[in-house]
Amino acid sequence: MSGLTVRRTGPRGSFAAVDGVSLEVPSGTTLGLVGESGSGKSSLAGAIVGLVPVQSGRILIDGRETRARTVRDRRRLGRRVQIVLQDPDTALDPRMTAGQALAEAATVYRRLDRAARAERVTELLRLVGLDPGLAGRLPRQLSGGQRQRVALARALAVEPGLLIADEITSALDVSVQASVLNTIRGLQRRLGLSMLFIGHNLPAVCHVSDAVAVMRHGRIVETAPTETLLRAPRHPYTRTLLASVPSLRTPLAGERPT
Ligand SMILES: Nc1ncnc2c1ncn2[C@@H]1O[C@H](COP(=O)(O)OP(=O)(O)OP(=O)(O)O)[C@@H](O)[C@H]1O
Repeated sequence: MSGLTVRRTGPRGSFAAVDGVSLEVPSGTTLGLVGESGSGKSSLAGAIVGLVPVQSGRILIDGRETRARTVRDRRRLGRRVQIVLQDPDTALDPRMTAGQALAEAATVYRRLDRAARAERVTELLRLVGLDPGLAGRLPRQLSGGQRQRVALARALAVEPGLLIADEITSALDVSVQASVLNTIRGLQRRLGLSMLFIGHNLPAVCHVSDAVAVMRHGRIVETAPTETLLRAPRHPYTRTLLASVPSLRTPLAGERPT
């Protein structure tokens, strides 16, 4: 995307929640987007999937400019980009079993006969680390982590060109978070996913990202390969973010590593 601007209206009038942002997710890689609450990450994600109107700028997916003016545009866009949000309950219909939800998503853009559909559901559940035996369960019969994995499988079912993960582990217990992050790493290896991984937890974002962009007040203050960002952050705000995570801090001269 280049020069992307999204305006929001707050108590003090209209402001740029995303202010001229240019970012690139090279095919088959994951770009992390990190920043504190209110920095504009979700507004940016919403703009890419056509849920939030774009004031100016361009969004290209697989080299083609996206349009999300009509319902038909948005439906087409869904083939190219999918988003998974923090709360899986918004994505999952409480009356549909995991298997039904996945079968529905797998057949939105593709015709599959009954046997192929069942096979695809099993494959999708395995892909996200779930036992295919869970296909008959309703969302409320699954744990939070399992629901998030179903939401992930549902997004993957359409084989999107870009997957956006917006704070997908934030609502999960710490141990479940780690396991979902490892599943993401497995998916990257197996599917060659192109992903925008959004979060406020720097270690989690770094764990799954090839490069990381740091967002503040609607602007990107620094973008760098993950290793470079951790080793030699350039922007003072990135340094502040790093310093707030003790295990990521580079020990200063004379200081014992933590
Ligand atoms: N629907 C909305 N209407 C008006 N303003 C909004 C809306 N959603 C977000 N904002 C405002 O836009 C700014 C950016 O919010 P956004 O949710 O994009 O940030 P974020 O980095 O994703 O934060 P969080 O992690 O808390 O979701 C904030 O000032 C927020 O209050």
